[in-house]
Amino acid sequence: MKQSNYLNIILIFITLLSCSEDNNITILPPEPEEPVVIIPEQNTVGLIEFKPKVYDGYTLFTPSKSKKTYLINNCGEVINQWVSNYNSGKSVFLLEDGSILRAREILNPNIQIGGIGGVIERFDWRNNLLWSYMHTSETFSQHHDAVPLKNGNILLLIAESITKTEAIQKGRNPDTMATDLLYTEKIIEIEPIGNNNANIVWEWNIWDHLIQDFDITKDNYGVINENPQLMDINFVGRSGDKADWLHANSIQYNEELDEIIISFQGTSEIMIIDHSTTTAQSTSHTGGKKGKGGDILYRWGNPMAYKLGNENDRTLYGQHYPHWIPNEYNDGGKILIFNNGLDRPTGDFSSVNIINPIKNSQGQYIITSNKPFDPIKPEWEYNDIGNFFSEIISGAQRLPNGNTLICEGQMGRFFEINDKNQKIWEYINPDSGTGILSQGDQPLDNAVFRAFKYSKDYPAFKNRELITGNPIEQNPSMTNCK
Ligand SMILES: O=[N+]([O-])c1ccc(OS(=O)(=O)O)cc1
Repeated sequence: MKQSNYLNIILIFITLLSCSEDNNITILPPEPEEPVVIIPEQNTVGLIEFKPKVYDGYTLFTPSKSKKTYLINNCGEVINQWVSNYNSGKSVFLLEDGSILRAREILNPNIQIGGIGGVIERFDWRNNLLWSYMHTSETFSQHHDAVPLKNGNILLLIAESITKTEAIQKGRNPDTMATDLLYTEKIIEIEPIGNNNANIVWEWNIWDHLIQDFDITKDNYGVINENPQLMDINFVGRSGDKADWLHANSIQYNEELDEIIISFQGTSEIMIIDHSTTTAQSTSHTGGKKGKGGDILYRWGNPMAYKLGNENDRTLYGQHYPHWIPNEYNDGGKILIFNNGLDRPTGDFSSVNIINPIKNSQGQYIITSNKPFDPIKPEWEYNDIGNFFSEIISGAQRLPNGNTLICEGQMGRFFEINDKNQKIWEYINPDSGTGILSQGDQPLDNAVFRAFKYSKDYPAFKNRELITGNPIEQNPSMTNCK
């Protein structure tokens, strides 16, 4: 051993001795080991993996081809379930009083889009139907999301048909219209009334915020890359000439900012708008706390949509569920996005991304002239190329302990990763289009739009006797999971 190594050892020894004399060393007790959960390797559905440090909570989901909604614990055992007479219309939320707000599917021959809903139902904890509201007609339908607000109101995502004449009047190129219809995307806020009614108390429509450089004779003719606050009606994205041009697939609300974030699959963009406007202001370009009426405050994912940048500047590929991470969590205040990877030029894989939009001291989103909205790239990404891909649906959620729950929707697979991006929990939905699968069956047709984990201290569980039921699948295998 070299002399310098001896010196180092002596130095460390002296430091240790002096520390212990000063009583500066705190010897922490070893963290209690979590029991190892043994799961049969041949499991094909239900609980697949459970390692230490999984976030302790209950996961809510409503399978796409099912009338049921489940709340399960980390062992895959049912804590509660609700049964509707109808298949899922995609979103479901557990409210603080223990009721669920669930969209249900009602097929509408006039509005044909994936993710159709049409009716919102609220069931109490014991599955009594408290309220049901139909929002579908020959010209519109609710779809995908129905988001509960703290004041009891609900935000609904609506597709509404626009005639070819109206679309041409807004400068749409008629050559990119395969049918006589185009759908606009609206958000309405409703105040539930009685057990089957509601007042519409606020409304926003992207139709009021369009621009085009195709037809100079129309009012909204303009320079697209100088007006990123407006949507180019001729940016057809992946829809080509289909009526479902924008295909919005989620809305989420931030109460502190009073802003809504929308995901458009058709154009691979997420957009933020102001919710503090009146409905009249939301149709205009002024008013509201941000002073911009219903214009787009921020957009990200595909700057080609506003003629800035090229395919290399694109970051989103048919994404879902952009939402603000709660302030008190790791990465709080930033935006988490499930980036499906639909049409990704570098191959078929999904990722989960975090971005942190740049704002000035007044809280306005900043854009440098002639540049797309920042950031250029996400600041965080999880992917698992070759093992993780869902073209459609899906979502991800940051959890209070820094873990992330990911729903790979088409596979009906939920998994949790820790802050080192290691998978520590995995579950596969056994409730499929062909019925409840048995342990050992190959999972098929078991898609889930979104999964959401609630903390055990969530008010819905307070003073409630929670009875742990069986796993969902038939012939469940034995595990030591508790
Ligand atoms: O086939 N579906 O059930 C389906 C298709 C598309 C879709 O839209 S998406 O944007 O949520 O993927 C939702 C559901």
